[in-house]
Amino acid sequence: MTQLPLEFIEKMKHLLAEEADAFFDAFSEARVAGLRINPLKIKTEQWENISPFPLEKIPFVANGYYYNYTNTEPGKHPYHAAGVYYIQEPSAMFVASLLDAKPGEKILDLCAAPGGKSTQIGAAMENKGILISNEIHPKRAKVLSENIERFGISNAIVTNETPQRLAQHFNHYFDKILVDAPCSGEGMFRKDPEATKYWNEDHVLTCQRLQKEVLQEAYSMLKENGILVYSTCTFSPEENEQIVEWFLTEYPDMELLPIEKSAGIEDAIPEWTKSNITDIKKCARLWPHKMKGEGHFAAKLRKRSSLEPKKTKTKEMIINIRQNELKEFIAFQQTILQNPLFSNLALFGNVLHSLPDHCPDLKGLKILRAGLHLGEMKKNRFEPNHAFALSLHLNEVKQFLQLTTDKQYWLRYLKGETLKGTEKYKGWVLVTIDDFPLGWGKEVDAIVKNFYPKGLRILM
Ligand SMILES: C[S@@+](CC[C@H](N)C(=O)[O-])C[C@H]1O[C@@H](n2cnc3c(N)ncnc32)[C@H](O)[C@@H]1O
Repeated sequence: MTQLPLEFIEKMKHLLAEEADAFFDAFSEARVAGLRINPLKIKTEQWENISPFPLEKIPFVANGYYYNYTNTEPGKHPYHAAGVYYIQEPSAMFVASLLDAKPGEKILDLCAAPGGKSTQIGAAMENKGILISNEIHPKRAKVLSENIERFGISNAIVTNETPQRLAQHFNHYFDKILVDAPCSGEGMFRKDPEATKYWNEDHVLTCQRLQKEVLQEAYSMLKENGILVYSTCTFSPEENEQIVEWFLTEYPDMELLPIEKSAGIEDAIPEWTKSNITDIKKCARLWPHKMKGEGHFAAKLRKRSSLEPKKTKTKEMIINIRQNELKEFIAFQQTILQNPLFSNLALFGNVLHSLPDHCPDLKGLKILRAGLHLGEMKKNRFEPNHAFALSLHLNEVKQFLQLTTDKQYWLRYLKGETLKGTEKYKGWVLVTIDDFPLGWGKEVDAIVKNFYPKGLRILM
């Protein structure tokens, strides 16, 4: 059982009163594990027919399944490398679904790494519209960018910025914003007992200050009538009900929207606000002793429109590219793809991207990924990027090498080894696992050279 900090135990006993025993009992039960399938690559019916693991549907989120982590390791299956699913704690899936992301919207995920919620939002957007996925810490931003790539998302811009700098760039710009705030992480104590070591009451208050700062910036980036979802994975009222209370007081044009609750998800608690705000009930509390998931909190808010509507000052990116600069890419497309697929092509140095429609001007921002990274223009040839492979579907491609899960041969590819060629094609081939793209290979003399990125390869 997780050893909980004494101060935390006392605090929760006081807050939960007669419910406290059930709450603490949940810490001696096993954590729950989940995976969420990627609708850009597979539909639920097909997944339920081919899933390599026994699964149980998560009742409160489309595409989500519980799996048994004691006897299955979905993270090691090649479908994971192919972006067929994302391993994510079930309660966390509930939060992103509240945003109800739609194709064509402009959405910001402000605290996005490692990318659980961004991949969920991106998939729901069906690669249409603009998703800015931001992470303040450079190393975490890199992991976020890799997860966006693995999921085959082509309309995301991954930034590594502070909320303050982002807000200078995107004034009143977004239709929807997710603030999955840095928090004291009490809801993760069962899943990650290490987290208990960093906990103390001062840390809770430090997080509260940080959450206010982040929300202030989010507010300025949200359009009128825009939706903001705020969430944490902690229990403390200071970071949940009281943050929403502060936000509503500070910004009277923000209003709470009701969150539909089922499967043991509960209302938030008005008594835990300073002025007993009944409306707080609209927010959601996910308690590990009441539902099958870890601890979370979520609030959904809308910015009302004003008499003088505010307009964004964010400009669109101007793309200048000459057809003759694309010669090698066009030749590559003709050889490999059934039909040309990409628009809004942009060259940054020798790196070719396909940007989302109406891409905002990104000048001055730290960008890790801008739309779909197609590849590099080298001397007299085009070299496709891994992201390009993962964005494709088998029926869009002319040259491929199909690997299957029934033979362990696929492991050679993920280890970076050469493969036996198709003897049908010359040059670039899309390597797939049971029809899902895994990456690129290059066939020469019946041998396929491996282009699976070095940093992703399995070492033993
Ligand atoms: C709860 S995690 C986000 C999890 C992510 N949304 C997901 O679903 O995978 C909070 C993130 O906020 C970031 N963060 C820390 N300090 C921050 C700050 N001052 N402003 C914005 N984000 C911050 C952390 O690095 C962390 O990645």
